[in-house]
Amino acid sequence: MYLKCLKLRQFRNYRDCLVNFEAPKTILVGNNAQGKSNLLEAVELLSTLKSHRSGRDREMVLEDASMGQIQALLERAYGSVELGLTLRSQGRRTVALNRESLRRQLDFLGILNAVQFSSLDLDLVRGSPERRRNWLDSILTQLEPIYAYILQQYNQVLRQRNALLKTIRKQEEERTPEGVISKQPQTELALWDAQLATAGSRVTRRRARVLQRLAPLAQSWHSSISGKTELLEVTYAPNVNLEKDDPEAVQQAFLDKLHHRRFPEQRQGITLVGPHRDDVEFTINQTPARSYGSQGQQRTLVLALKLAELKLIEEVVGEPPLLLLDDVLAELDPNRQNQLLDAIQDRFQTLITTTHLGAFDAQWLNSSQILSVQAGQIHTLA
Ligand SMILES: Nc1ncnc2c1ncn2[C@@H]1O[C@H](COP(=O)(O)OP(=O)(O)OP(=O)(O)O)[C@@H](O)[C@H]1O
Repeated sequence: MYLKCLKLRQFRNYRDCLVNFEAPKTILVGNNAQGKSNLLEAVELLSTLKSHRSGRDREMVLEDASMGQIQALLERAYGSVELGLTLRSQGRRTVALNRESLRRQLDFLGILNAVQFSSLDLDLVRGSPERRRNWLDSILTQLEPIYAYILQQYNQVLRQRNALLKTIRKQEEERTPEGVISKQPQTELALWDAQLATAGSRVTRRRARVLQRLAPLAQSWHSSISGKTELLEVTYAPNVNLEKDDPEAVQQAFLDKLHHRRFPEQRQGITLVGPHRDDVEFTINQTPARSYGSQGQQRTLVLALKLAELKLIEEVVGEPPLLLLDDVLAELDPNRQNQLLDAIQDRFQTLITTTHLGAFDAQWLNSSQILSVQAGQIHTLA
């Protein structure tokens, strides 16, 4: 797929800006806080309807404006598509395809596929489990947009079950020795258990499946970048174990664990069982990368994961996704830069941000469109 142009109106620090992408690689160069990451964020939003930086639409709309817009023209194998996203400082966002407003945001997902690689991703290994869950979820959403809905349903059940557990805890705390306790919350809890198991097993099974496909790809990249000296293993650590990919078996395992954790859950007033407590483990030569991996090894690992994402999305979607490199290239040594260059060639359209061109290999510079970004304005340099 190829992003031909992007138009930003009142989005972040862009008042009105049109960018035509004229080469498979575009380097956006500029000082700090000029709007380079904002532009990549706009593409990320068109891809997943999520930004890894901010949850609030209000913060993404240009200060003092009430509405911001991101529009793009994308070429896919089946034809051109016009994407439009309108953000409001108050009120709901709306999405449009080929200028027609869509009723369901789900239908907007999976049209523009992109893999994002920013310096924040270097935190994927050392960061919290939530970081790794979000990473996994964003891959899944791209591969299978319905996953966004599945996850939303799970989170909704989780919130409601947590509220009920808090009510139960409060009731317990306020109970006098001779007081009679209502059975109703417990009956209600059994209903929520069943819903949590159903929705949770959908999430867990999908996460397991995607990792099963991603892990060998990442392993092979990691081996090649490390000169075959390191063996990477990527393993899913689900909160509810799944022995096989069978919905009923996973739901039963879920219900068994809920039963087992009943008292701590009611004491703490929160749900302790489910994929909101999953993690992903990375080991290098059988040692946890988190605690032992050097900075260099962790960089290799994250680069391998990103390359694996590109490959997997390409395999599943049938077209190469975009690659968004936000300020990470300079952090990779020449060897890793070249590995990346070899891997993407001209097959994956790549948008790269940087504060200086000095860190780039001459080959990169010669084959790229170079744009300068200054206070929300974009000019062509080469
Ligand atoms: N809603 C908004 N309205 C106006 N300006 C905004 C808004 N949100 C962010 N900005 C501005 O955008 C700028 C940040 O841009 P961005 O994050 O793209 O930086 P960058 O060019 O990638 O620089 P760096 O190299 O530091 O990452 C800041 O000046 C910030 O004040």
